[in-house]
Amino acid sequence: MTAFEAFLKEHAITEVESTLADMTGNARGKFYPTFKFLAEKTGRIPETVLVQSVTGDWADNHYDIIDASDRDMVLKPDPNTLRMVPWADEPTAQVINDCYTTDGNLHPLASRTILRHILSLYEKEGLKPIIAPEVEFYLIQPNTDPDYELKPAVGRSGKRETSRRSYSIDAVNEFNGIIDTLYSYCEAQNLDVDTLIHESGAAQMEINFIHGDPLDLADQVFVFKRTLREAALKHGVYATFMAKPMKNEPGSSMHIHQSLVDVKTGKNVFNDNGKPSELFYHYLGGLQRFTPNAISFFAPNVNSYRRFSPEMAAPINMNWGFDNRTAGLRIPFAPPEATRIENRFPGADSNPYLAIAATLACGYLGMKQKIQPTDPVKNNEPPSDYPEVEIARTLEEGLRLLEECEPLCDILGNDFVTAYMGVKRSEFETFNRVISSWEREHLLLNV
Ligand SMILES: NC(=O)CC[C@H](N)C(=O)O
Repeated sequence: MTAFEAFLKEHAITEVESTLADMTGNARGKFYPTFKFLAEKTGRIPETVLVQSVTGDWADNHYDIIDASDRDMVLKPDPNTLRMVPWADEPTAQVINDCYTTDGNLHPLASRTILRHILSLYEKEGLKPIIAPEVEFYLIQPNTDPDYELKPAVGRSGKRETSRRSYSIDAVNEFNGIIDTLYSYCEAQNLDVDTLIHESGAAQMEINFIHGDPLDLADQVFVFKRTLREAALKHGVYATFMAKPMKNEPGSSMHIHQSLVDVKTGKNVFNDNGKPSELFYHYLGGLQRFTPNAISFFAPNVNSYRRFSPEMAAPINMNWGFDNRTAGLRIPFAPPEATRIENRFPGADSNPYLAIAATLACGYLGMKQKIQPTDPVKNNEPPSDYPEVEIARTLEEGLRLLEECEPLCDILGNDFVTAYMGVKRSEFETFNRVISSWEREHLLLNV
């Protein structure tokens, strides 16, 4: 009996949610009765899914974006990702799939494929990236009217929270029902969540993950997002990872801490006898050079670009610095063996597979091209030759910067980048056709 079958038998599972992330990072897939898994000894279910499972539904249904023939794709469950679904009524399991083409190759458009590919490049160098994501989110009052502004959820006291309660214990306890449910769901799924804090927005919190393998952590963030939404819903509240859900509150990020270890020695190669190594500087140089081109993976929605604001601790330029949160690339205070870089650009709305793949790709290019970073920012003073704003201000601009960057398109896969840009551009075009209340208010009687 495979470990897979043993798990299903042990928990008397009646149903399996067989999932994969689409380009937005949302779960797609199929529900299976358990017998289908038990009958298949190899764990490979010859079930097929449509291309929307990996792209998501692009806004205007441009079938020409991908492949007009809409060929079958084969799901292959990864047994390492087998977990319970703690919010289900019946004993239900979930498993994450790799997606293959019918000729047996990893599907070039699937998010997990992209991350696997970048990790394989490091493997060839004898290196293994270690990452730790920090995910911010808001608890929001349920509201299904899109014309009505979102409002922070109201906690136990019934008082509307005011913002700027960073690290407040009582502010978290306002929602202790949701938090208790969240932790018990995380435990049931073996998610390595670490600390939770209240952030500076009203009903905004952040959860940290214990550092580890990038693919495993991308899977965990993918699972966590569903988990939090379910825990909140159980208590009649919405949870959102939108990058900027409310005008006057800070946005939500997914900062990614990253370092590299030598596979043979297990040592952090960013540390050279207590000082940052040459490789560290090259990796950092790559992040500094290529992050503007990769921004559409860190800010994948039209809304994401509203988050970037220095007053709200979200970076707008490519400074880096030691223990300095005004810089987009921060080197946290840590013992030498834990030397790492925190990329502060990704929003909480990023697809974790793609954001992690993109940040590792930028570092990899820096390493291969031996790129030197600029001098670090000191005391909030950027080097004098620094432009004030250096990242794209809109999704359209971010996509153009991606398209123009040959090394990044090559390393992520040209077919994937073309499909990603097609999907995202179609979203941008749809957004562009929306006439906002701001336009009605400011233009109706004046223009
Ligand atoms: N904890 C923090 O550094 C705040 C980050 C901020 N919320 C952002 O969107 O980037």
